[in-house]
Amino acid sequence: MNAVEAFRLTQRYGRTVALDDCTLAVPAGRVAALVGPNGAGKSTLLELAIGLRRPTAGRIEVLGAQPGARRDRVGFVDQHAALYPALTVAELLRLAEHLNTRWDAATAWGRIEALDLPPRRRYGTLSGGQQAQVALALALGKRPELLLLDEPLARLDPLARHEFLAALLTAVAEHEISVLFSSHNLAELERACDYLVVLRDGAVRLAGDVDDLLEHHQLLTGPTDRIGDVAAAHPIVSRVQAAAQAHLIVRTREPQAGPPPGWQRRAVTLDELVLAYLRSDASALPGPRQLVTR
Ligand SMILES: Nc1ncnc2c1ncn2[C@@H]1O[C@H](COP(=O)(O)OP(=O)(O)OP(=O)(O)O)[C@@H](O)[C@H]1O
Repeated sequence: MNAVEAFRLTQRYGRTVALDDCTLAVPAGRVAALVGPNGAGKSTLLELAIGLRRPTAGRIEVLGAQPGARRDRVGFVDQHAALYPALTVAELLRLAEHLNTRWDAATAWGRIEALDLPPRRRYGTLSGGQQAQVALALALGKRPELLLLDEPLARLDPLARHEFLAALLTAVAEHEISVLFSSHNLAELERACDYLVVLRDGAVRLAGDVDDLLEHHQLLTGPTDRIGDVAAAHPIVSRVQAAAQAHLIVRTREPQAGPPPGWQRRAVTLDELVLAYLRSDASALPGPRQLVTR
């Protein structure tokens, strides 16, 4: 089963097209990163998945059903971790207990205590990072099968980011939770994610298993006047030229494909790969508009 599946999903806000005929499948049991520049459509995709809005066209399914039908099994933390500001942390947890049939008080309170979050403080008076942590505790307390997180790391300091990701990965391993989270922090994603979705201009540019994607791309360095030799062998995703030397990120069919004569190859990092697809003109790439691996 797929955790999230979208087919020809389109979302317009007036004249703005936030998602444009977007098709994707995030398999269950993965920690999937949703990356893309500002305005790429990440929050819109997550809001459609949680059922906060209805798509203009196309469809989206979550855990095999319409968004909303599985709301008790989906935890959501939005970009602003917006919860009732006047309620204390303890009151928020008690409210969640009333609202959720599958509520796991031990998990939620365990996180609040482990992080030393003050139960009697009003939510609105907590720091941004503390609010994000409380929102995650509430989401995990739902015993979700799927967690949808919209830029959960944005307001956390480096130590808190580390803690947040560690807690997330522990919860994923213990309770077999699928995760889809948007983030701009590529270095941390590399540590946490095993599935990647790159969105640009409301469309999926790249999606797949992280190891698989890294295996099927290479960085080639060689003479600018011999780029044609590379182009004959592999689709070029992005190129950076400096005088006589060119650095190309190419997509290869075989994981260990050797470079053309005169070129040197090395593996790409996750951020090089993401940046290459964000820079590339997808329409210039041969094959489908998006690259999707297993
Ligand atoms: N409620 C709304 N009304 C009008 N336009 C909107 C609304 N929400 C989003 N948009 C527009 O839709 C596009 C996609 O926005 P979205 O917030 O989904 O992108 P994002 O990838 O999450 O961006 P960011 O990384 O900045 O959070 C943008 O052009 C944005 O201005």
